[in-house]
Amino acid sequence: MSVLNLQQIMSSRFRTSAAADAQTKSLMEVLGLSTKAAVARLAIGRSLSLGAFNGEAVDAKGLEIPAASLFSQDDVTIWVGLILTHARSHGIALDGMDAFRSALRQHWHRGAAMLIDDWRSSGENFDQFVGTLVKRRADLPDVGTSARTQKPSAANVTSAEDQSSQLTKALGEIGVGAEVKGVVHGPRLSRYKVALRDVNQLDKLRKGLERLALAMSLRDMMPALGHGDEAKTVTIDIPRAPKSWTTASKIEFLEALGAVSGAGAELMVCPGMTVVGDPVLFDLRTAPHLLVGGATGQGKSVCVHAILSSLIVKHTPATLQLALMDPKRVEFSIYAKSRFLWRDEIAVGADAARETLRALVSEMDARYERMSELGVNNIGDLAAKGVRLPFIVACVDELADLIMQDRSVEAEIIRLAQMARAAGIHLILATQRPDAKTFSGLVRSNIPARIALTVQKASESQIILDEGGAEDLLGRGDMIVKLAGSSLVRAHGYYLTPGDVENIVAR
Ligand SMILES: Nc1ncnc2c1ncn2[C@@H]1O[C@H](COP(=O)(O)OP(=O)(O)OP(=O)(O)O)[C@@H](O)[C@H]1O
Repeated sequence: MSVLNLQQIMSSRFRTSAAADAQTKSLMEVLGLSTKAAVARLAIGRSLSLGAFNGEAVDAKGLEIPAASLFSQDDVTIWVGLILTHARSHGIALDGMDAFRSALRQHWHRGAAMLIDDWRSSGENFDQFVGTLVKRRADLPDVGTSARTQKPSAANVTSAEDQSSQLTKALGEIGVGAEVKGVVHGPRLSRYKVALRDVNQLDKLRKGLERLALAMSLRDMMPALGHGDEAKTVTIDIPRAPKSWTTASKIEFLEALGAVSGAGAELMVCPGMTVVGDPVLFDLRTAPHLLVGGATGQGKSVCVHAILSSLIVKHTPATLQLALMDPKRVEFSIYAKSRFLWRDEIAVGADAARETLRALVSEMDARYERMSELGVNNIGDLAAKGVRLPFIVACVDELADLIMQDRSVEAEIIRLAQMARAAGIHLILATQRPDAKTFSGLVRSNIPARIALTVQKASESQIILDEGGAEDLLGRGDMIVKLAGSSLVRAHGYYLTPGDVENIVAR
């Protein structure tokens, strides 16, 4: 600690954000804590167990507190050590008092928002809240976790599995003048940064990708080309053999969701990680409806459970209800006793699914009526007028089955897809049989967000994504995420076991 010293820290004052200040006050009340410092320590501890900050701007308009109230002489060394270790582990430069104050402010801000989320997720039940904290070890910051020096999803790739030299050689063989400048090994693919000798090499490389795969003996695994972050650089993603893959599980999943908080995070879902291991997060409110398709056994169910779990983690039954429809009668039994179930039951079989879709349309109409009475356009504004309605996320597990059994449901689906968003109702439609007969153009054009797991043919990828690509995925939760207005994102799903989902659903 050459630039920071403990004396300086103990004689400083620390200021939190306006949001954290307000949250600290409510947490004092609901938890019965007598000082803001006690909440602050809990919040900082909660945040320390997570990864890097997400870049959100955090103001310094909240409470100011002297270090002597925040820490004691006995424990200041531990707290400072934990904050410094966290910063070092996540590439945050703490080179002076200003940087230290800012880091502490961000921890307090992030941790307070997360404690509020925890409180809501516990159904505002004190024992359950404390149980959750203890389970997460949030009240005892864990040096082992904070000191992690690589992303949980980073692969441990041996030098034999690093293909930099084969790539350099193969680029030469296909006549592309380029140099491999670096590599990031993600969960399943390695991303090579390649500097081209001149920009004309790009066309040659694009046209030569298949020959590159052949030169590197990649068999049917195609490399993918992307733009680099510097002039004349590109990235080439190359799949590795499955033995060096890493699978991210519930811990990383919860960590990724824990890092997003606040009003904007209400319907944030996190199905997987990018090629380089960063969480893929998107907001179902803006999506606003999602189609998930993939051949049987490729990870569609795991993906849907991760999406529903993302929502449950951030809500209480008062703020979220799940309308689950299971025409095949197999998928949603884990949720049977969940307090989040809309109308306390799963619609099993085609008849019940049709009834549920009709009931959802009626609910939507009733919500529209309420909005019009109060002169507002959406449930957010309705809440501002004191009428708080839960979001309803409606999920059909096998849409193709349902449509084949009863074509008439298409009308309800289209109506909901066109209008339900403002009423706080969102659709997730899953299928293992993406074909043009079951998914009319009208259904597809009203469901803008898509996730494709591995499919058998390019034509199926076309149905889900409106383009090919999903037929080349690697299976086991490998996916392509398409959101309106953004380019496609390759992702690898979090692997939640049935037991993990059961625990989350039992909240
Ligand atoms: N994200 C993942 N990471 C690693 N393995 C996964 C992942 N997702 C799924 N798998 C593997 O794939 C298997 C099948 O997954 P899942 O049950 O979700 O497939 P599915 O496409 O829903 O199949 P079906 O349509 O037959 O129900 C899982 O049991 C697991 O072994």
